[in-house]
Amino acid sequence: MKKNIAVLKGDGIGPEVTDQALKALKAIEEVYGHEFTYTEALIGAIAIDVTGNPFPEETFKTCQASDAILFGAIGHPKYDNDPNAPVRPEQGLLAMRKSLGLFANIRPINTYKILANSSPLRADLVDGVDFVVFRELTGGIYFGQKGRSEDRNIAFDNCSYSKEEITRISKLAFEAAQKRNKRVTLVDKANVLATSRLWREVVKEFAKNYPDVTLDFMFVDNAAMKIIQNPKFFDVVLTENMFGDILTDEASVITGSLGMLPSASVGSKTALYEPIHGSYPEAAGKNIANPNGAILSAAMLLETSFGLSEEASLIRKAVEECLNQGIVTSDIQKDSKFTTTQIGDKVAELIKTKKKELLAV
Ligand SMILES: NC(=O)C1=CN([C@@H]2O[C@H](COP(=O)(O)OP(=O)(O)OC[C@H]3O[C@@H](n4cnc5c(N)ncnc54)[C@H](O)[C@@H]3O)[C@@H](O)[C@H]2O)C=CC1
Ligand SMILES: CC(C)CC(=O)C(=O)O
Ligand SMILES: [Mg+2]
Repeated sequence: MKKNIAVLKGDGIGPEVTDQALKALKAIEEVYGHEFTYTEALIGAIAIDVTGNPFPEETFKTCQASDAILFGAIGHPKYDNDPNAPVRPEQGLLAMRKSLGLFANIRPINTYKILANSSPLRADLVDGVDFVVFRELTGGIYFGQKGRSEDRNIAFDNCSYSKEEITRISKLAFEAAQKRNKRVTLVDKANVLATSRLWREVVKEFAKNYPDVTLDFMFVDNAAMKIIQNPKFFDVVLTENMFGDILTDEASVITGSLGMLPSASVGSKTALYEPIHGSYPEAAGKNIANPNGAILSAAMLLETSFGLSEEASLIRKAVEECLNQGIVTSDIQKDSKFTTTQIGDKVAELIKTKKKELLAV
C-alpha cells in the first residue's frame, strides 16, 4: 500500500516521541512491503519562531494533501509563563483541529497486566479497565469568544454548542458502543450549564436510533470521582471538549502514565493521530519521555486511516512485549534507565523479527 503521511513533530518532547512512532511505521513498511512517504511540517512554538504563525498555511496544505497526519505535541514555557503573549503555540493546535474539521478525539484507555503496580490505583481496580472517551474537539469553551472588560478586571470565555456538533460525534460514539459493550455514558454538567442541557436533549433523542445501546448520564464531577473509584464501570464516554480533555489526563494514570495514551482525531475529511500528553518541556532533549503514546497513535493511524488492522495489532503487541520485558521509561518504573530511543528501537526490532510470535499471542 502507498500512502502519504504528514508529520508534525512540534515542540518539547514532540520530536523525540514522534521519531519513535516513525521507527515503528518504517518497520511495518519493511515487514509488509508498504510504501509510506513522510512530509514534515511546522506547528507550535517552533513554527512561531520560524514563520511567526503557530499553524502556517504551508502546514495546512501539507495536512490536506496527506492521507493521514502524525502529530507530536506543542507548547513552550516561554508562552506558558507569559499570559499576555499575542501569539501562542496552542492557537496553532486549535486552528489545526478546526481548519481540518477534526471534530472527534477518540482516546482509548486500556491497562496492561504487567503495569498494574505502576498505577496509583490498587491492582484490582486497574486490571481489566477498557473504555474509550469520545471527546468533542472543535467546539465548546476552547473555541468560544474570549475577552476582558475595558478596566481589565473581568475576563470571559464563551461556551456554545450546536445540535449538529453534538449529533455528529454522538453518531461515532454510538457506533463504537455497538462494537463494544453497548453502553454510552454522557458526561456533562446539565445541572448547571445550558450547553450540557442541550447535549442531554440531543443525545437522548439520538439514542433512539440505537435501541441496542444503553445510554446513561453522569455529571462531570461525579465522573471524575468514578474514574478513580470504579474505572471498570465505563464503556464509551461521550463528552464535550474541556471535560474530555481533563478526564482523559486523569484516566491516563490508571494505565501507569500519561505517556501511555494514544488518540485519533477524526473528521469528515482527514484524521490526525497524537499522544494525549503535551510537550513536557522539563524532559525535552533528555531522551527520557515515554514514547508509547506516540507509537500507539501510529497503530491507530494504520487501523483507522489505512484499514491495516494486522499491522496495527503488531505494533500494539510489540509495545506490550516491550513492557513485559521491563523495557520501560522512568515514568513507569522509577529506577528504570531505558531511554526514549531504546524503547523505539526495541519496538521496531520486535516488529521486524517477531511478527509471527507476537501475532500468535
Ligand atoms: N496536544 C498538545 O500538544 C498539548 C500541549 N500541551 C502543552 O504542553 C506544555 C506542557 O503542559 P503540561 O501541562 O506540563 O502537560 P504535559 O502533558 O506536557 O506534561 C504533564 C506531566 O505529564 C507527564 N508526562 C507527559 N508526557 C509524558 C511522557 N511522554 N512520558 C512521561 N511522562 C509524561 C510528566 O510528568 C509531565 O510533567 C504546555 O505548553 C501545554 O500548553 C498540553 C497538553 C496537550
Ligand atoms: C491546548 C490544549 C487544548 C491541548 C490539550 O490539552 C489536549 O488536546 O489534550
Ligand atoms: Mg489535554
